[in-house]
Amino acid sequence: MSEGKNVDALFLLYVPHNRVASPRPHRDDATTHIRFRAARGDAHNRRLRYAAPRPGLGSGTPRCGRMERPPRLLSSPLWLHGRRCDVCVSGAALTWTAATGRTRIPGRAAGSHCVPVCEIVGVQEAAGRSQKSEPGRWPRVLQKPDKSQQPAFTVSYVGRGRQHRWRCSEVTFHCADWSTCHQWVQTIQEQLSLLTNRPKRLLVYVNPFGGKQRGRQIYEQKVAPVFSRAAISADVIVTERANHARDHLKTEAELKEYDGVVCVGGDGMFSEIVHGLISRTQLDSGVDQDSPEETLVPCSLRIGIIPAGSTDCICYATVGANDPVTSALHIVVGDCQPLDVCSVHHDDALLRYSLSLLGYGFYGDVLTDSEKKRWMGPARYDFSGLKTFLTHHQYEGTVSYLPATGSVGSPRDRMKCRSGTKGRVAGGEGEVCGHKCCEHELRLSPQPQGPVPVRPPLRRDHRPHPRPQVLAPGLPAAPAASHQQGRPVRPPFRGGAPRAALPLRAPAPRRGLGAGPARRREGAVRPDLPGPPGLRLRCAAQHLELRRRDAAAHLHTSAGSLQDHPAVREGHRGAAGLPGPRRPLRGVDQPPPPGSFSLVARRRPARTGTASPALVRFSASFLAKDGRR
Ligand SMILES: Nc1ncnc2c1ncn2[C@@H]1O[C@H](COP(=O)(O)OP(=O)(O)OP(=O)(O)O)[C@@H](O)[C@H]1O
Repeated sequence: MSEGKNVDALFLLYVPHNRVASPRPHRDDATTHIRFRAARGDAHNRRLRYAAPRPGLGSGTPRCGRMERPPRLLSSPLWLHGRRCDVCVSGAALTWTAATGRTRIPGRAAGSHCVPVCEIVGVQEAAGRSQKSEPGRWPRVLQKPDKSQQPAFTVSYVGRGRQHRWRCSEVTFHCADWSTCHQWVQTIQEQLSLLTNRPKRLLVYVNPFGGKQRGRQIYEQKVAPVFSRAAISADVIVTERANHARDHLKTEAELKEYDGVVCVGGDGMFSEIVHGLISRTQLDSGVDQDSPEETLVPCSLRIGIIPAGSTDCICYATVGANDPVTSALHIVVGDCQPLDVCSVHHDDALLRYSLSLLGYGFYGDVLTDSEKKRWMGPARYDFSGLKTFLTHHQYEGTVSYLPATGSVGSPRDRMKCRSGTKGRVAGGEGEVCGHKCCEHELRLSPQPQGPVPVRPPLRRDHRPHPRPQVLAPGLPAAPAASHQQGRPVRPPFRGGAPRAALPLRAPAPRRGLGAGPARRREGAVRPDLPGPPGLRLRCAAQHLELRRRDAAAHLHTSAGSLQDHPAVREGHRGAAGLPGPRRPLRGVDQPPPPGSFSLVARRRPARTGTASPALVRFSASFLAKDGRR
């Protein structure tokens, strides 16, 4: 998003009703598996009782565990691979058990097998011969059974593979007569028809241009057969230009006829669909999207994502794999995952909606450059990333952040955004937070006056480069640090939580730092420096590191950058000894003496954990009275 470079943006958290395929934990992680499903709706909890994986079972048909047995709808002996087994279907599951204990079904553990009804893709009468399913190739299924052969029906269901991948497994049961076969098919289809969360009709947009330009083949060979087996009808539109899907959704598409929209493409294609769908919903509801004050109306249609792009980030993030068959099966069974959406405004006009990533500066430049190198395929991101990195650009901006105060939220919890600000979506389907210019605002703005300065070329004497002046009002005032016996009391460490500032005194300069001009200047304490005494720099990032680079102090964490933090600039500046390069600094326990500076600094958790992606990177420089650094 290169245009984000020069915007004064407001971010609104918006929980739409769009539902996309949900990630599934790996079956090896039984704890995560259970917790994940227990947090879902009744249908999923029911599935849990049947499909909870047993450790060491590997990927096979889910085994029936502890379960409350619902009444049987149909039960009869049938034949599977020439062996007799007892088959039973209830409102919850289809089970089959080998008639003798010694009977083993090839590829399956011996004994009872169970497929939850909600994971049955479809059932069809079939010719009486075994057919093998392969991902991407669909077995030939006859609509009218060949009466010269034994009557049989085939049940397709979700099979679990490795790395969150699903495959369409199937089992063919042979019956003694056709009436039994019809009865079985009818009963299972009735149960499937009771699953109201499954889509019946879909609008599919295929991008033939994205990724390796295989969108059309991926849909025809891998996705369409799954949809057809699940009796889903699809209207397919192959896009002819960029923004074709967005414009069609916005203006022409008869959305009432569909249960969902499917995009076959990468993240750009998904973004088109999101923009088209959200815009259409707001237009139909008479909501002005350009106004950041407006509460957005959630979309009623679900979005399915079939990966056919270069990176497929959003598919990974929601489904857990970039596999077209897995995505198609998630769509078929009606899985959903509500997502938060950001809207970015500038000068009372909507710029973009964003779901997975909002890039500024470096990201924007990488994306802009990589678009010119599509011929390189997915490797263009690596190339452009390296190229942009080597150009050593600096990006100026001011970030006010949303301090996280509560527990971790979920788009599904229908709670307000964690920032605790106002806003509610009409209809109660979701929540909108209308963050205004207040303490809880996340804001990104360029340097308020003048153009973004260009970093001068490196100088051989390693003297610091002059840095731009940024004054950004509106930063929350720092709370006074509590003291105990003259020492500041540090709040207990809680990962992810915002931290109040504590005074920190810079340590004495290290020995043997050399006598370069920059170092000599840093080592000198200047009591005559301007600024209020006792600066408290407050920031939400809890993992800060203070280091010296080009004779300037840099506070940095894990992501983003902020130069000339206003709290630093407006505060008590000094040039007391700065720590060495990349050396983490802990807070010291004395308020800063006049002429020195105070900074919040936390040791970066090197081994213990990863920093929250919400953290902001601060890069602060300190000016001497005469403007030198
Ligand atoms: N028929 C088309 N011709 C040209 N461009 C198209 C067409 N259809 C869609 N587009 C545009 O192509 C862009 C890239 O598509 P897409 O995101 O699907 O692939 P990708 O960029 O290779 O994958 P990723 O975004 O995952 O890296 C989208 O922004 C979309 O607007």
